[in-house]
Amino acid sequence: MSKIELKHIDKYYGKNHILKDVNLTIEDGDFMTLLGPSGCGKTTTLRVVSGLEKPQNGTILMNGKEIVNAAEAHFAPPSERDLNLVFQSYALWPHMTVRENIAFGLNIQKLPKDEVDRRIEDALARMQIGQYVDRYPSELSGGQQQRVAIARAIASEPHLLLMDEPLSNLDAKLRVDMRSELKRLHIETGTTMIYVTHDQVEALTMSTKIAIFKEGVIVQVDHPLELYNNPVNLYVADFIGNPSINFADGKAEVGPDGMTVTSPLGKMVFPKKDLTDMLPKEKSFDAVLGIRPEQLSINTTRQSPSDIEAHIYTSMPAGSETLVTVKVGGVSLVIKALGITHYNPDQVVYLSIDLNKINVFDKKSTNLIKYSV
Ligand SMILES: Nc1ncnc2c1ncn2[C@@H]1O[C@H](COP(=O)(O)OP(=O)(O)OP(=O)(O)O)[C@@H](O)[C@H]1O
Repeated sequence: MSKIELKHIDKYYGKNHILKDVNLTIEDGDFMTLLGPSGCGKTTTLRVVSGLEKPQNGTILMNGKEIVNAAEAHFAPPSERDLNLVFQSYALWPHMTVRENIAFGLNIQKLPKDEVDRRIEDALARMQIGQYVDRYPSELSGGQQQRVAIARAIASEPHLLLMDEPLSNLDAKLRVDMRSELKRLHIETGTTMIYVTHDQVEALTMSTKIAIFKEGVIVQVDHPLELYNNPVNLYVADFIGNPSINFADGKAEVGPDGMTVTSPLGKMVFPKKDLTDMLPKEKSFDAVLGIRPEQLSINTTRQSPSDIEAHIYTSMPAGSETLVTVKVGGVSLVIKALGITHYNPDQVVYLSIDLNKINVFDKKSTNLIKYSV
């Protein structure tokens, strides 16, 4: 069992304020991914949890026990924090074979030989590296070494596993395989995971929860789908999703029954029950529509009076789907259409939008003001 609570963590490197009042609870059994662009403080957070860095402010609890209390200068050494770490750099022992590297920690724990062998075979199979078992790290590629490092960590069956971009050196296919292995491992073992990546697909596909960072601040912590459907602000909306969400500027008017947004896409009415409590006080303000590429559908003939007339800009078939870019007024929209569809440049098409699904943001505060339902 492993529950981690970070409370009011500040970390400075010299004068640079790297982590700014970080509060985060990782429940027992969570697969918590720390996600954000390069330099936003993800690795630093992991290093603070592992004990490799000391924060200047805040406390960290592990299963209710204080392992960090900066005010009292209490920092439990890494060895007393029941966890295992996998870094982007693999830190394998160069003079040991793959098998010896994986066995090393298990032998220190004085586990029976049968148990050591079972765990090594299981880790080798999961990471698909059985054929390299007698090689030395110098005889392996970067991606193979990375998988040995993961195998070594999972063989020790830790309660808490911290991983920093562990799949960064793998090719696209292997990455997908390893994601599914790690997800399966998490489900089977219930190990609490804290996982650092800047790859949003990795985060969305594997995690039970995602914490989105921006410049040392946690902006949103949520389940992956909730983050995708209802990002708390424009930053999260733009960061999550591939292809990116479409934005269109408009003017909002709030009345007793709801909100009307007028934009180049026409007039849209949203019922009061779908509005968040982040509405600005003014009755009329600048708003931004947030429309995911799959929330738009495209037809060559008008299907309903509310359809929006648009012109094809480009159409990019990619096998299972076609990404179509259209122009409406001055707005450019990307649409994800299933299958192969062909359109001619400048062809007139008609768009329909599921108004229940789309988001609306307040342009000034950038906050979400209309939920996707
Ligand atoms: N030892 C250090 N001394 C000084 N500054 C540091 C140190 N380690 C990290 N930083 C700075 O702290 C900030 C956060 O770094 P961190 O490694 O936590 O980011 P990250 O979100 O993990 O980024 P990436 O995805 O690029 O690994 C960066 O601006 C970085 O330059």
